[in-house]
Amino acid sequence: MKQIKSRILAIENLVITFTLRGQVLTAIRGISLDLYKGESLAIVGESGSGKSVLMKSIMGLLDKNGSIAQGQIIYNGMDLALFNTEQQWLTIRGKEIAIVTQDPMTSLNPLKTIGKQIEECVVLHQGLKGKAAYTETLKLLTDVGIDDVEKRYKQYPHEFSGGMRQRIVIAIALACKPKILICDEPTTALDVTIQAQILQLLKSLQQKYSLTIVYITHDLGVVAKVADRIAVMYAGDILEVGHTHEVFFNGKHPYTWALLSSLPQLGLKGQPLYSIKGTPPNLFKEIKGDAFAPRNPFALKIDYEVRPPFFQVSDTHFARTWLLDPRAPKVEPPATLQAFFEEGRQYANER
Ligand SMILES: Nc1ncnc2c1ncn2[C@@H]1O[C@H](COP(=O)(O)OP(=O)(O)OP(=O)(O)O)[C@@H](O)[C@H]1O
Repeated sequence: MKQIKSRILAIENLVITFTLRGQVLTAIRGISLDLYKGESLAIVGESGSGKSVLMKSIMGLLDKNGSIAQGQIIYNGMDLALFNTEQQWLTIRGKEIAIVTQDPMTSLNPLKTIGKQIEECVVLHQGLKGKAAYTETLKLLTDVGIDDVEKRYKQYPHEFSGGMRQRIVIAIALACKPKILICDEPTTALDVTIQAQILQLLKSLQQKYSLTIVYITHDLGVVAKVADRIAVMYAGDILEVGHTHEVFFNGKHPYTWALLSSLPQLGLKGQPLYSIKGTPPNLFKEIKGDAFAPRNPFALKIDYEVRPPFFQVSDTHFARTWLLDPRAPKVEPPATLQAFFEEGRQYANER
């Protein structure tokens, strides 16, 4: 496992609200999260849990009706939460923190060759010109695994497959030499084989380009092989955070158990896939206690009343559930998960 180094970004008690037809929706409810230099962190959660809003807030891309109501986003000694001009954000966006989204077509200009699109970023962000910019563009294309680069340079986005287009978007992001790369569902639109190739590519580029990567996904299975740490999000809060093996094989929050149980890899043969019952809470209303309590078969009375603090499981593993309070009754994870956890522990011991 990689040694955890210094913090590159620190989110402190962040609250983000949106105003919609005179009503206020709280999308992020007091999140604190550190991002360490050189790591890959996956933020996992159901649709609507606030993953995208959280990432948009660190790039100054919140929708106009949204604002940071409270908290700090510390990067390079600055508090990004205080930024209020586009000029300020332009010093960060792309240059320091870049994003790769699910649909490469929305990030690419259909009317320009892909070579020109990458080269524009090389010129703008690396200050290279002419032959040097062209050579750098070809190098980026090679680095993202595209062959026959001189020919490919002159082609348009529609001449590439979905997976190849995603590689081009990654090349554009890298052309800006960012320190942090946010990958928002980068492989959701791709089939499984291509998905694995793109994740592998990101992993290799991470080393080569000294990147810190944040993966955003609703699918725990996708990030198991590439993330160093996992943060589990639910209804605008982080309920559990830890090293990937800690969350996978020693998860403590019942929501994490539910996410793990719904992984197809864990499905028992001949049985329907587990799905989490109920719906997430209404974010227009104040949430008392643990937001997951109404859907949590293991919820205690206090879960409905008081927001649980982060209980420490190890130096690197924390979970917001009253089940970890020393006074709580002992609750075991679901039986299917216990076997999975045991397998994981054995595997970790053998390594
Ligand atoms: N501009 C907006 N106005 C009002 N509500 C918004 C706005 N943008 C996001 N939200 C709300 O904020 C909450 C979090 O949304 P977000 O897009 O971050 O979820 P997500 O976890 O990224 O989901 P998905 O995986 O579907 O993208 C949702 O309830 C969403 O409806």
